Amino acid sequence: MEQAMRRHFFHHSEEGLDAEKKRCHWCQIRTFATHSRYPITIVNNEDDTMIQSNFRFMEESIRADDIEPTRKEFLTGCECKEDKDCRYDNCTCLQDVEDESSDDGDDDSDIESEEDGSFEQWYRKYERKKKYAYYSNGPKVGHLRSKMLASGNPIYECHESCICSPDCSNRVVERGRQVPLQIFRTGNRGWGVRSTVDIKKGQFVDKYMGEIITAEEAARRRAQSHIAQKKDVYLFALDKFSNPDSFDERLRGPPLEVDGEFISGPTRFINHSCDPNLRIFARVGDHADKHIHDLAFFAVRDIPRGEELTFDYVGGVDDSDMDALDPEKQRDMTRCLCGSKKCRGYLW
Ligand SMILES: C[S@@+](CC[C@H](N)C(=O)[O-])C[C@H]1O[C@@H](n2cnc3c(N)ncnc32)[C@H](O)[C@@H]1O
Repeated sequence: MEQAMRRHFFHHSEEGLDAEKKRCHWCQIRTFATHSRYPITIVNNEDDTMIQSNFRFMEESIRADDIEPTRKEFLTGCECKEDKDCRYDNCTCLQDVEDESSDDGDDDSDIESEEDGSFEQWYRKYERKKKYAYYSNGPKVGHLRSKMLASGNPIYECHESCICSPDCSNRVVERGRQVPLQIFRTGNRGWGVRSTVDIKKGQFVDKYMGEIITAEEAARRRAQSHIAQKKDVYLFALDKFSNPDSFDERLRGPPLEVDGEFISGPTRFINHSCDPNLRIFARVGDHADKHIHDLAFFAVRDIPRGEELTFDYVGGVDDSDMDALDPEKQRDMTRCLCGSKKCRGYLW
């Protein structure tokens, strides 16, 4: 690690090392648009292990060649002329929000403060339901509402086809990661991830990135995988909107999957905890792209800088909880080393 780091810092400004620089993880993360403000760093104070050389850091997911982009004529955005209108149910980006009452009494008093004039005030307060996922005022602005955090419901954001401005407050994930992350060597679970700044409950951390592939390709990769741990640990199905009755044929079939094993961002190194501090949400921009929704990590509680970031790989209880009670099955199961008081004992 030391040697590779030296090579990067002392030689990678030289000409003619293109092939070597392409494989260098520090060179890869240096190309991120966010590098100067929210850098990714890699540290290993445990041993000499390096991140595997066939891994490549990417800032965004990439689509496999056989996944067609959505045709332009199907893309639609909202027509809210004023950004503040993108919080209410007349913003078409919010038309599919599941919970009608996301105006949940949390301290978010923009209705009162936005406008004077009695009719306008009455209209805002009683006729329009606030539907979007984030707080819009006060110290929690841009953080996911507590009700949303608990629900796990998908997040619908404004996006590039919308008329609202890039400053619209319904564009949190779209704006990208705004915390510096550090990939560090843990004592017993390989690499892990932490932030070098405090993170607040409800704050967006980053997306899970990887290669977006078809279900058939994912099945082929599972079958061919030789890694000791499950290949599934790197594969996320984009199935939040899968529905056999959907009018969109892309949502009727088996979902696309994201493979982050060899191409991904820093979140691919986040370990599991049975008492996690992050939760993963489906985030949709254009409604025509539901089949290719983002996977966005948000903090479920305040996280002090330096605390390892974790999420629950199996989303709480699953079949392995029952298997863990069976000594026969325990032999084939992977022990969980999260160390939390709520540890269920096994990963799967
Ligand atoms: C997505 S990777 C996370 C990054 C990984 N630690 C690394 O070094 O690349 C998942 C793998 O990390 C390890 N891991 C993650 N959480 C763990 C936990 N709570 N207990 C034991 N191993 C864990 C397991 O080997 C698992 O297959």
